[in-house]
Amino acid sequence: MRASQKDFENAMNQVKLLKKDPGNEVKLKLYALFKQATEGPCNMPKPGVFDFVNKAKWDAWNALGSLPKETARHNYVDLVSSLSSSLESSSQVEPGADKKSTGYETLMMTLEDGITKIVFNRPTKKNAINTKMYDEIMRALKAASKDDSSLTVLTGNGDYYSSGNDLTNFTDIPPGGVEEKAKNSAILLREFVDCFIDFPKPLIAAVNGPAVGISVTLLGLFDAVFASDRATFHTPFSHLGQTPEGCSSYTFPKIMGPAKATEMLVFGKKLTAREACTNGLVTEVFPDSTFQKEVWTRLKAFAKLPPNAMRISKEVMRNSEKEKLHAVNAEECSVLQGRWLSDECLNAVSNFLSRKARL
Ligand SMILES: CCCCC/C=C/CC(=O)SCCNC(=O)CCNC(=O)[C@H](O)C(C)(C)COP(=O)(O)OP(=O)(O)OC[C@H]1O[C@@H](n2cnc3c(N)ncnc32)[C@H](O)[C@@H]1OP(=O)(O)O
Repeated sequence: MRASQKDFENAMNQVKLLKKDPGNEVKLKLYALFKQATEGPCNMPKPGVFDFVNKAKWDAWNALGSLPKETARHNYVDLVSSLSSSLESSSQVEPGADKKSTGYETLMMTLEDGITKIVFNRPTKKNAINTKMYDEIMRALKAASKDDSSLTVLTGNGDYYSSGNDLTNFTDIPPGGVEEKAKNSAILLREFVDCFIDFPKPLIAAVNGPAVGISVTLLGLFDAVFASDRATFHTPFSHLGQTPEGCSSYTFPKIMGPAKATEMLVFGKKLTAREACTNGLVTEVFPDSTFQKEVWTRLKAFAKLPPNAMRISKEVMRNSEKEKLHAVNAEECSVLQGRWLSDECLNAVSNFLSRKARL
């Protein structure tokens, strides 16, 4: 499936919020893709040669020929998404932002009102985490740990929070073959999860939509998790021939008890936001229609609390667990390194890639 109608509507809203003019060439491209996506191929009469503006628009639209509406919609969403990161869309930003970071391909990052916000920004891929995104999240967290903010928030752009590990990560095989790939992936995963274990400030997830795989397991390392009632929480590890990561083999039984943790991590039970809240994984659930407003009101109030007191309180709570969490992370990565070479895992990934299986 290509970009959904919701992705398209989000993209239309984002365009209105672009703070910098993307230039005529890009605007024409956006116009043409929009018309093609909503009306199909251009069948309007060609404007006269002196009607420069309308002729340029007509030319751009007409140049798309018989491009299917769906493809145009998808390309429109992709184009807006790339503009949002390079031209700093304000759609994810509350008024009065005092600092925005560019230089991320897969994320948007802003600092305002004492809050650093890191937004997963691959909406057409349901915010699946590719290798670039793992690297960028680590870089963003390191920057956030040192900036002026008192808390850090992770959220997703579009209809998903994140669909977890990008399964195409498994297709980029180095010269050393699949064994080397599995080894490198285990090293990357360990370093990635370590960043969450060691993050020094309050870390909050605003789960705006469905969450899958590693985007769910990591929540056990967050200090608060706010969820839209549209969000779901799914860890289909056995279905994928894989095993838990993100320290969830330790945090989930602790948070929700071993029976519920087994339902999720071993049998792949998908939880609604309310079930996740009842089981202690989610702090509070909000109606989707008021999610952003209510969550940001709450976060802004938290950000006014004395930052050092919050940081030290987190440190006191986390310190007694840190050594254990690092050991669990190392063990989970080592087990996964083996699983990634198993037929169970390779078949599951190849089924996804050949579109035989979606969750
Ligand atoms: C360094 C390595 C570390 C490894 C750490 C391990 C982590 C474990 C995990 O995270 S396990 C979880 C892995 N995730 C999944 O199995 C989810 C796979 N995705 C799906 O099943 C579906 O895409 C969906 C249910 C999330 C959404 O379904 P829907 O029908 O609404 O949308 P599409 O399937 O059409 O998706 C739109 C496009 O996005 C691509 N995509 C979505 N998720 C992923 C993904 N996880 N990996 C790769 N690509 C993904 C999908 O292929 C579509 O792309 P296209 O438009 O180009 O076809």
